[in-house]
Amino acid sequence: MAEAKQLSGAGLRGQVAGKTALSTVGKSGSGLTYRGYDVKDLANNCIFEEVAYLILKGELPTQAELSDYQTKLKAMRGLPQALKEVLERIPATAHPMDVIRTGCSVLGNLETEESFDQQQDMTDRMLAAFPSIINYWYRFSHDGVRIETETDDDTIGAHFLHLLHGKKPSALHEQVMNVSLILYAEHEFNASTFTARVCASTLSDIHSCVTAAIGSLRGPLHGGANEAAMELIEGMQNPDHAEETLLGMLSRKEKIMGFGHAIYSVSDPRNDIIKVWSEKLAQENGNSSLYDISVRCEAVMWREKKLFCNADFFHASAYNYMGIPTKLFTPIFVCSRLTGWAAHVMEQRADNRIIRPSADYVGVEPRSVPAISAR
Ligand SMILES: CC(=O)SCCNC(=O)CCNC(=O)[C@H](O)C(C)(C)COP(=O)(O)OP(=O)(O)OC[C@H]1O[C@@H](n2cnc3c(N)ncnc32)[C@H](O)[C@@H]1OP(=O)(O)O
Ligand SMILES: O=C([O-])CC(=O)C(=O)O
Repeated sequence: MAEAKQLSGAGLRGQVAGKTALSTVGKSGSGLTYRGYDVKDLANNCIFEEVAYLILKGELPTQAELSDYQTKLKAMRGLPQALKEVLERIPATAHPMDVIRTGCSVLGNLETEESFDQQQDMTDRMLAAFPSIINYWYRFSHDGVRIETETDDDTIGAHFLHLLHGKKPSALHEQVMNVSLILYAEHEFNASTFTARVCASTLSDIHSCVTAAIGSLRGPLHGGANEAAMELIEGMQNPDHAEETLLGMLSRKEKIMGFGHAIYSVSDPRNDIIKVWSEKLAQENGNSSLYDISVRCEAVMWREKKLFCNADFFHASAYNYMGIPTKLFTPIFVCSRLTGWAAHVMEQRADNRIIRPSADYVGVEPRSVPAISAR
């Protein structure tokens, strides 16, 4: 079994900042559990809605509970006219993470959380509406069409692809989306979740917590890494060129997106899972180039730096094989991580004290204000 990573230094690394019953990350250097279940077990046996239910409510649903939950979510996919009008005004050049951040915020204006009793319904509404928001904007701004956002797809993953491509996805693509959404759903006190909890600790509303978290996820050191990884590998012509490119980047001490992790020491358990699906998609596509390039990157990074692929790296090729535009990669992460964020908001609210750490002051000694003429 791998050794847990030695955690110390800047970035609050290794500091316990609160309690959670939602997940464990890298307890023995590698594993990931949601409410006690291994993520591999969940990815092999569940659809995303089952896992969302588990994370949000504490237990896996029965068949009847799952069916009711899916029915509820399906009924909440429509967007208010005022939100559609806002989305139509956002240019095609906008980053979709900014679009989903604004979409979430506008939804919070139109369907405001008036009381914490509404937190579950508000979360379900966001789970149902986020794929509609991002794809409504994307299809309007890029293709000039006003799409109908209410599909009859049973899963959020299929709904997302249906809106994007204008047709129901294949069974394989729906399955990969389920796996992907499960893998991204929850990850303890990562940067975006911690952002959500800090916001929740002021007793703010759930849309503010999620809007803040989206802003944190956007950066390339966090969720934005799946897009950055795609931009890297699409510039590589073949595995040998990939190796040459990476060696050059490493010699210039550049960061390689999609590698390394703040908590895991030897591997990210989500990587093995999405990698298998990326390979299946490559076979289905009859073109394994991106997959082969990704495999070489993985080998070079381990050989040279003992750096391993995190959850984001093989997501890049998997999403690309499903025809998903690169700039929609991180918004899909949002559609999934929303479950973790919301569950953490609920957990914070249930046992709250405002999060307010201290700082070591390193500024100038106290001094008096000189007259403006004397400065
Ligand atoms: C879903 C997710 O959010 S997963 C993370 C997604 N982010 C990325 O893929 C971005 C690339 N990776 C990174 O920037 C980092 O590995 C992070 C942000 C994920 C973790 O950061 P840290 O905890 O500070 O990394 P860690 O302490 O393990 O770094 C050890 C050394 O390896 C280097 N290193 C870590 N990751 C990388 C990388 N991807 N490429 C090159 N060097 C790296 C660090 O620069 C550091 O070197 P130094 O000691 O000379 O400064
Ligand atoms: O835990 C982290 O620091 C980042 C991460 O992998 C995630 O949020 O999924």
